[in-house]
Amino acid sequence: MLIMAESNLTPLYRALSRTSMETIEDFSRSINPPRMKRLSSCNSIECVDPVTSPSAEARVLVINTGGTIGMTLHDNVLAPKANAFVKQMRKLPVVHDELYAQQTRLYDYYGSENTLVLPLSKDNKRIIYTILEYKPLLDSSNMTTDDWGRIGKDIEKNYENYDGFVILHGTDTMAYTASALSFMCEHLGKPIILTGSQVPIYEMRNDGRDNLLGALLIAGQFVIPEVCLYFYNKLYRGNRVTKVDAGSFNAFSSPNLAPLATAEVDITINWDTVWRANTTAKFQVSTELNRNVGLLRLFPGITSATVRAFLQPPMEGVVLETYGSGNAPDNRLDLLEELKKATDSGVIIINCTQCLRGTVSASYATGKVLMDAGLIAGGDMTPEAALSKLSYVLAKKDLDLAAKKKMMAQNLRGEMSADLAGAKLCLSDSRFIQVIAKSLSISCKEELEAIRDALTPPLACAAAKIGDKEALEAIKEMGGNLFLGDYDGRTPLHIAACEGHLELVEYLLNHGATVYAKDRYGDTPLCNAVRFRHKEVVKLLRKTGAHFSRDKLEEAGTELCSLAASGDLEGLKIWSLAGADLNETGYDGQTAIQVTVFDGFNEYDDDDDEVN
Ligand SMILES: NC(=O)C[C@H](N)C(=O)O
Repeated sequence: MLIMAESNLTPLYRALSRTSMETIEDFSRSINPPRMKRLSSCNSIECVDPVTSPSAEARVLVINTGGTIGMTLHDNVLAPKANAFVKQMRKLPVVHDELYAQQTRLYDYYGSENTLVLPLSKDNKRIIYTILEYKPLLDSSNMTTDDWGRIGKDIEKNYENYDGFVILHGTDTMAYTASALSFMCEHLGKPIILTGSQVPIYEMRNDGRDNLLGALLIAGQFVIPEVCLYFYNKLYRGNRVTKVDAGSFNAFSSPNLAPLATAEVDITINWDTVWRANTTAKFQVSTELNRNVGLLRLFPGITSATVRAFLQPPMEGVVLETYGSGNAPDNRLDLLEELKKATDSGVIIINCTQCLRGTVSASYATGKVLMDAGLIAGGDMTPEAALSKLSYVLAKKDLDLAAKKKMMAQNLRGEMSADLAGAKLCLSDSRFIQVIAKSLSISCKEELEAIRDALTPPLACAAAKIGDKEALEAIKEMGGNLFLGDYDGRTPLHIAACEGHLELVEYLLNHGATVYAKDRYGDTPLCNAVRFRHKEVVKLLRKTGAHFSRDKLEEAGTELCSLAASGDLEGLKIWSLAGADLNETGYDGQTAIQVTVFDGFNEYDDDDDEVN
């Protein structure tokens, strides 16, 4: 018997399946939609577990740039080994399920042997990952800004085909690349996770296998729209980390920000900490970077000649690593004069502390003199983040110096802590939560948080259903997240998209909602807006970067043919607006255009419906 999970089906078929599963099985046998090609062409289809059906699959692109994880010994020193990584992965059952790959004809379907599949995850997900290996593979000490640009471009090119991205990278400069990518990736909506190892994956005892596995599981299962770094069971914000240990598996630290996730018995995501683009703008990568930037570390007795030489043209931006909370000698007028001369001539100088933890402030006279010399306080940014931010900001040709300075002082991607004066309402300040907590005899913070997290998603969904923006604002004020899903994984954005509440959809997108959220049926807000034919919502979601998955696009052929057969021009328009291709074939190999034999089809070329 052909086994087909409910979520394999297009919404139309799924609706049918709710009335009769048997009918749908007959139906599915007869339609054999294209998405089923990979499974239906398999000889031993009965062996495929229903929970491993393609609908529970996520796709991750692994970009292998090099690093110790893929190194071997040559002449007694470690260096990257080309064309060996995928072969090694295929031998490790913990990172590749060969049986499933054979049963589902994975290699034929993806047209390459570089696509592998993880064993079934605890949450019944299959993570299918394709490895793109760079030539040459690099020790990360050899990385330059051009390599950051190449990674950025590859992510941009493949953005719509994958749910998440993993970058294999050497640890030595991983914090720099992670920081740079966090700025270069504008309006990011999907996870990008850098990882690597301290011991090559080819060795018996290594940390590469666990690091890769953790990064893949997170990238494939959680919509964390950040550039992150995963190492030694922890997921960090990429622009908050620094390498602190050359000889330990626990090589990275994020001194000023708690991890975004921990992978212990369970993977626990700290959703409150996750940074969101809060935008309706589409993802793009800015690969323009300014190389005339540098790091200068203060030390007792540094000469003004050294400082002067460092600040000479073509230098345009400098991170000055100062003492303690941002201090420098206030009795060294010669030094201060050099700094002032440079800022007066347009060099941007950022004041960052040499301390691992803590922030720059003007609480000492020795700190205030730097402000007076025109330096910009770098808050609690790491020097790696400050340097790559300078490189990114200085390359913005359409901004003048004042705008660039302003941008440097702003928090762009969660790289610096916000001013505490603007902090959100404390959980325990919320009367609503307090009243409920009281009636349940709850008082500790963790229990309050648990109540909030259980109650706010359905409340927010209810508010979204009736288009009540004020209620959503109130939920947000009491510390509730508007991007979490209810028991069915349906987020307020799904509901608002179903109802066609355009203003609410926009509000949600500007307050943390993600267009990539999938409910338990695998549907995104875009699928919902199409189904309920809300054209303006579809346009807005598309503008924000929403797109159908590859599976959905393949399934769409049959749906489009049936719309064409019934002469449903409006239906065809909305599918097309959402990105479906009218040339996609249906179950019988025909396209919607071929099926279409109705008048006025040319009306379809309606300029209003163009999506850019
Ligand atoms: N552990 C490592 O990956 C160190 C190596 N030298 C690199 O950064 O490429």
